Amino acid sequence: MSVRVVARIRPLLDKELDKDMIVRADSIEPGKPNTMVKIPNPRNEGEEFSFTFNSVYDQSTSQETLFTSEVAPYLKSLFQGLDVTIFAYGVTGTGKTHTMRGGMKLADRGVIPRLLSGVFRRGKKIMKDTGGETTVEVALSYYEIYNDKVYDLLEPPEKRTPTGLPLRAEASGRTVVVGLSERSCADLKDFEKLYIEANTNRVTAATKLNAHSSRSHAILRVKLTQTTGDMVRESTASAIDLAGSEDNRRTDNGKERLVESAAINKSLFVLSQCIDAISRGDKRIPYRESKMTRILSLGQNNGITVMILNLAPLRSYHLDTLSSLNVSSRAKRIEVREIENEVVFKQVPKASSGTTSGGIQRQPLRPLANVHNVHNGNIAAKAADAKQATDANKPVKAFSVYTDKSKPTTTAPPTMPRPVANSSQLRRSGGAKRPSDQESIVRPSKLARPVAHTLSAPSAPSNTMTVSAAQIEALVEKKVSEILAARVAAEQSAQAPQVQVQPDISEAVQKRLDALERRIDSEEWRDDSKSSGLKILLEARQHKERGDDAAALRAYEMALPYFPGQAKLLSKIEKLRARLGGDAPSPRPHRSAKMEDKRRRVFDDNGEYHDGEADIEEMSFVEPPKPKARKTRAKATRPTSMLLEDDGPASPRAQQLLEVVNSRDIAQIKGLVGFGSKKAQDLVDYLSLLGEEEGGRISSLAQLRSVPGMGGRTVERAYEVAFWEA
Ligand SMILES: Nc1ncnc2c1ncn2[C@@H]1O[C@H](COP(=O)(O)OP(=O)(O)OP(=O)(O)O)[C@@H](O)[C@H]1O
Repeated sequence: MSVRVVARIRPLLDKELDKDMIVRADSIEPGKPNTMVKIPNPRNEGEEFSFTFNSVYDQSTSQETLFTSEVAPYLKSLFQGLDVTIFAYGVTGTGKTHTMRGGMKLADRGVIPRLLSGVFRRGKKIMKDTGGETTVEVALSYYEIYNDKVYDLLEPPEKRTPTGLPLRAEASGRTVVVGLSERSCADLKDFEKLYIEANTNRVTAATKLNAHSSRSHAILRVKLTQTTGDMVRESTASAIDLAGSEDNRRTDNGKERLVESAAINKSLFVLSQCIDAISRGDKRIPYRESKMTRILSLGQNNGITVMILNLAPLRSYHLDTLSSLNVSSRAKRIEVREIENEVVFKQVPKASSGTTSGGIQRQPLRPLANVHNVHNGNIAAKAADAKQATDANKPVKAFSVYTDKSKPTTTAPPTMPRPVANSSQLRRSGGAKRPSDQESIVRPSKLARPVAHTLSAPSAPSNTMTVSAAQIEALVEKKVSEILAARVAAEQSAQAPQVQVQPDISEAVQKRLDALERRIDSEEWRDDSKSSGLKILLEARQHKERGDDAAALRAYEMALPYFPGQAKLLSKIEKLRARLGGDAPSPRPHRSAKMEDKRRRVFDDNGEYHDGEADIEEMSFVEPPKPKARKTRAKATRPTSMLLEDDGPASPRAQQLLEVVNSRDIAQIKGLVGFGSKKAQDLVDYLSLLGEEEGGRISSLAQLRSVPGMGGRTVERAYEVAFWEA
């Protein structure tokens, strides 16, 4: 089924006036529930735009009505093993925190306390109805993403580290926060105490647009564990209060608020790009460009997702409101698989024939959840889907998850039969299911998880699994394609060695995954290291501009390990050292006498050293120009020239490129190599989000490269090809 998108229009606040109201809820036919938001066209007030959602709640809607209509129905699903995600989205000051958290008075309580109240009530009822045979445990984790860093809200702020908590992608496709604390919660009182205290750790501040503005995205995870005998079912409700986008022309934000605002706007911009990409059916979804989108995993996660779009009815929010209406309209197209989490078993005896040594210490890989949103799909995913469809027609197996059909296995027969899907008392009872677009599709088979990992019960001997080589391949391929996107998946599939069926299959899985993780880590490291280097270069530049040559020299030297052997960087260091009358010159890259002449000429002609151009000249001198070889040479020099543009004054070529970019003229931007309509539009949208401090402009190639969705390669191509003759 699709993401459910509902809109809520907040009432006017004390100082707001009736005459400024421009947003209203409407229904398709009189007497029917509201499903439309109407708002005038800002260019022609006589014309009205209509946006349709699953439901629209007007100013008079109480907290109780919203909860009863939009959240309470999914409590049942949560207890049936589905994950439920509810998130509030909207411009600053539109009522997201009011909707999710609410006030202290009973009637004002928002979605989160009501959800917890419902969870405890239902949990108690289940325990009572089963005579205690089923136990229900609730555990909370609560964290915020502030300036793109993750902080645990259940821990005091003093415990925060400057880098925050890291994220990790699990085999299931879910992104988890590493090192997050989890507190078990016995009842509503327990919860309130924890929640109120944790909220004091969240970063909020007064802005011109909201006296208590959230400066971070807050994510509450409620983990529900239902245990009946040795069957355990886990499901999670996530309630997310996103920070609101801000137009800094209206905020009067000071420096600190501006930094927060830039981080908030950037993550929301990435979210809107993800929504666009999913709704277009793109293969590459830019989740990884912000922590918030990685965590939210819109369209990747299974279960039920409800997006609450909060709106202010006022004219002063006109353009912002239109923008959120547009994004939310597209979010309706995102498909989310309504798949229950599987039942797992604790205390499964270890196979006596000893096919493993120790078992695996991670969740088994499961089919990726977001394949349904990747319309031009990947091969591994398709193959796995086809396999699932075939498997679904076969009789349900005993607890062994995978068997290698090609070879008789020595694994002892499992002693614990896995219940047939519909016979489990914890499974869906049929009637409660929401109509699903996927109804006719056979559900993918689910795998059991090793229990030792998921339960806090005394450690049980870990369960071992028998996995065929082909299955290992398919699963690993899918993980790769998810994390590194289709490009890397294809690479991986081409290089993947054939895993032999070995006596200890779980070890093979483990090894493969470890290698994969190392690879991903190193990919991330490369990105991080490059951006760290660029940051240091920027710092150096700032020192230089302030006339602090000694500090500039130190910073350039610090940047050197990130860009080893860069001629321009070495030359800067050398010049600064000479100016400071210090150390011996640093080693220079080998240059011919002719090259030195040319270099001097560049200095002389321009009066002053012109960084990027000088290096391009310099590099082109190494190989005298040949018409045919030009393209190859351009390619070879690209990284150097681009890097050199990151620091120092922009060359005429860079200036020309930036002028086109900052023109905000789609036609001009589309004239750049590698810029289609979409990229041009995204760039213009991004420019409109830039605060006044940045002058609403992109001022360097490094900044252009950091625009979400842009990528270094695009900028390089635009730089190299469009103005080659410049
Ligand atoms: N439905 C509502 N009924 C009454 N008051 C509301 C409602 N929605 C919002 N408000 C009030 O509007 C103001 C702004 O709301 P809130 O702080 O929830 O906005 P927000 O979207 O979370 O903003 P930010 O993104 O800056 O955190 C608050 O004073 C809140 O009490």
